[in-house]
Amino acid sequence: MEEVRISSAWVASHSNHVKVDSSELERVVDNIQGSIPKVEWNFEGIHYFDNGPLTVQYLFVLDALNFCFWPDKDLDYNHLASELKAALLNDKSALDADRLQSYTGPQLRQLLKWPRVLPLEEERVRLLHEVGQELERSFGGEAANLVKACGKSAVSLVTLVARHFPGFRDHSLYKGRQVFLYKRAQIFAADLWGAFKGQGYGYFYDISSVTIFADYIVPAVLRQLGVLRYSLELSSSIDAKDEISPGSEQEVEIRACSIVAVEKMRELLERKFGKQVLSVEIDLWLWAMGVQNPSLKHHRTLSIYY
Ligand SMILES: Nc1nc2c(c(CN[C@H]3C=C[C@H](O)[C@@H]3O)cn2[C@@H]2O[C@H](COP(=O)(O)O)[C@@H](O)[C@H]2O)c(=O)[nH]1
Repeated sequence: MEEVRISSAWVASHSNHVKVDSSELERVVDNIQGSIPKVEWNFEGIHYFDNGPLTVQYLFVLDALNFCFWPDKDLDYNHLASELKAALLNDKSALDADRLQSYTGPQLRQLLKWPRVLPLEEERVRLLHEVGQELERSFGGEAANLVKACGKSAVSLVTLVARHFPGFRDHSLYKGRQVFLYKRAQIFAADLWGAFKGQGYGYFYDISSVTIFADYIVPAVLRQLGVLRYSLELSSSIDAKDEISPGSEQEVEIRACSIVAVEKMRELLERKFGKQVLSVEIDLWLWAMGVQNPSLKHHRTLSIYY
C-alpha cells in the first residue's frame, strides 16, 4: 500500500493540528520491551467461520458495513459481526448476491435485530446493493472469487476491491493532494488473514504491505498513549464531542498521522529490538485496547469509510 504510506507521510509532514511524538513513541515501545502483546483475531468470539467461501462472503459484507457505529450509543462493531453471523446460521443464503441487492432499510434493521434506524442507514443499504450487483456482474456472485482473482497478494486485493466497489474508495483531498487511506478495503484483507490464520483464502505473500486501519478507535488510543499530540483547538472539540467534518484537514490529519505513527513504531521495533512486526498485529493490539476502555474519547465524523 505504497500510496497509503506515501500520501499519509505527506499529510504528517504538513500537518497543523496533529503531531506524531517520536519520544513518546519510543517510550511506548520501551515499555512493552519491544514485544507487541499478541491479540487473537476474533478474541471476542463473534465472527462466523466455516473455513470456506461463505466465510469470505460474510467478511466482505461485514467490511462493507464496518463503519460509523458511534452515532447510536448502543450500537457497535460487535453487534454487526454477531448479528450477521446469526443471520447466516439461520439462513445460509442471507448474504447471497441477489439478496444483497434487494435489502431495504427496514429489512436490514430486521436482519441486524436493530430496533431503530441505523446510523447512515441509506448509505448502508446503498453499499449492500453495490456489493451484491458487482459481485454478481464480475465475480459470479461470490466474494471468494474476488479473493481468488488477487493472486495471493493483499495489495492486489485492495486494488481490486477499490476498482470494482466505489464504496471502498476511502480517499480525501488534503491541501491540494489526494490522500488514500483505504481502511475498509485493507481490513478486509486483514480479516481474511486473521480468520483463515494466514492459510487458504487468508494467505497473502505481502501481508506486511497492509497498514493500520485508520478508524476512530486507534487514533484515540494513540492520543491517550501520548504518541499523537493534538492542537488545543482539536483536543477541545474532540473532548466536547463536537462533530468533525469528513474530509476536513483535522480529520485527514488524525487518520493519516495514525498510520504514520504505527509505521514509525514498526521501524523502531526493527531498529532497536530487531523485531519484524506487521502493522496488522499492532493495529489489533491498539484496537483491542481501545474498545476495552469505555472512557475513550474518539473523534466523531459521519463517514462511510470507517
Ligand atoms: N483499526 C481497526 N478498526 C476496527 C477494527 C474492527 C474489528 N476488527 C475485528 C477483526 C479482528 C478482531 O477480532 C475484531 O473484531 C472494527 N474497527 C473499527 O472500530 C470502530 C468501531 O468501534 P466500536 O464503535 O467501539 O465498535 C469502527 O470505526 C470500526 O470500523 C480493527 O480490527 N481495527
